[in-house]
Amino acid sequence: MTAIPLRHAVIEVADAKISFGAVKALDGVTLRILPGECVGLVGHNGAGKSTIVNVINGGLSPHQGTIACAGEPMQRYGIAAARANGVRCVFQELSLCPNLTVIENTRVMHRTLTGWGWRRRAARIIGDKLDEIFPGHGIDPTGVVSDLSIAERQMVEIATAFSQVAQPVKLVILDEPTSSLDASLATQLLDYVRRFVEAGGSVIFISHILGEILSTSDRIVVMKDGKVVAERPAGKFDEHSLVAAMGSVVKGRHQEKRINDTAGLTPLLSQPSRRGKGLAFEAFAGEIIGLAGLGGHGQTDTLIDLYLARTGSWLRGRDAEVAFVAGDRALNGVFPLWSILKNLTIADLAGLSRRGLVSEPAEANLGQAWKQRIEIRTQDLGNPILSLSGGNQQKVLFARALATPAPAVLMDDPMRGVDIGTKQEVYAILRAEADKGRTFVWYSTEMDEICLCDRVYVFNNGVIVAELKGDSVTEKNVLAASFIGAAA
Ligand SMILES: Nc1ncnc2c1ncn2[C@@H]1O[C@H](COP(=O)(O)OP(=O)(O)OP(=O)(O)O)[C@@H](O)[C@H]1O
Repeated sequence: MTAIPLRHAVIEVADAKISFGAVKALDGVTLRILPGECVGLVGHNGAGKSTIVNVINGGLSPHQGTIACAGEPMQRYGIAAARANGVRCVFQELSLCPNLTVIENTRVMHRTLTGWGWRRRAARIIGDKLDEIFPGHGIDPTGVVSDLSIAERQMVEIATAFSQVAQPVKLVILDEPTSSLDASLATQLLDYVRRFVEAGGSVIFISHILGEILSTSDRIVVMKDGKVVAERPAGKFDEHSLVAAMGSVVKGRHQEKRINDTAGLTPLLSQPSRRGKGLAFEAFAGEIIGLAGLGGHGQTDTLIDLYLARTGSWLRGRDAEVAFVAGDRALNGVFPLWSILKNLTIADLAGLSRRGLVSEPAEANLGQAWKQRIEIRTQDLGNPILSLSGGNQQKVLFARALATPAPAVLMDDPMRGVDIGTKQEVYAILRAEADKGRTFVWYSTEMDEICLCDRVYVFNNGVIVAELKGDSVTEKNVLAASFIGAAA
């Protein structure tokens, strides 16, 4: 009888516990990652996914528990030990230095890239990896990172993590890697993940998009309130059982769309066709308008133009304003030194003021109401915003916009990192608010969300190439218009 060789786990964390004050972020988590497997990690916002990832990445030391790499117990484990053992991480909050070029950022990640000709070597390493993962990406490695779109930055970060310089890359942790990528870039990444895993590499894949978790993972681990509550081969889960294991309920996706008769009405927001080409943009009261198409084709620019066209409208009173939910949370969304409450209420100080002073009780009431309405997971709204998990920070940005009386809300891919239970709550809030007459203009990289909209403008190369209404808002029609430039 031939002995079956024992496969050591690339990394094994046993019974890890971490608390932040009264919050048990990890409450005895055991996770074992084998070579050649992609492990999907799912759970509600604040379940502890980023915390266990930070333990594996060496950024956080568990207060209790053990870590072993390739079967060897690690006495002292930190960032250097994790890298030496081939662990790489792509963080939810992108970590590139914005003032440096792509090449220089590659050098920051790979310290051994030194000596004569390091720029040339770095350019080749990052360029080759970008070509391998995202063929046709169009990113210039000599460009400065701050000039890249959020999707391009995410692509660079991913390519850097998979690129190999000194030590072999054994385990790559991808925390919400597709959150800023459109459908075609996400497919390229997921295909690459499968190729990497089939070649013997390991991946921990965190996502709130359950379809991609189910299609890409070999095994799925479900976390809830700092614990692992379910763990099975991916084939033994479907979307319903996965959501149930996370502690939520799948609600019907179908929402009544409204086809408004807008003939003779004045649009609330409008914009002529861009650069004199394509269709003009119009949004009427009570509509949910989707902006679709491949990422970076003019959707965010349109939102910004619509926003700027209304600035100064406070002169006409609060009810004329527009609210904006920023897409790049870290760059344009949170005030990092402020509390959760101040971040939530900043957009409606006029509504909370009595005789020129902000009323603290009114501010606290507003905060409590939204905390409950979209389940912001914190013990105290006075805590710093950065003490919240990524998805919970995103909920605060949502609440900030919805808590204003602005008749129009512009949303730049606002559901990044938000868990499925909350998304469903937010979809219902959007529909209820639209029924009351509010207008939403919603850029989303998720097709399911585009399909919830009443009317959709599809973008291609910076201009609107198609308008879809009501039942013609389908994935097939949106894709056809995105790629061919004309609605099916
Ligand atoms: N630095 C910190 N200070 C205080 N609390 C923290 C800190 N980091 C995380 N927490 C808390 O630990 C818990 C777990 O957070 P974690 O970021 O691991 O969740 P997550 O599952 O990654 O959520 P998400 O899906 O929103 O990213 C949350 O309740 C969070 O508020």
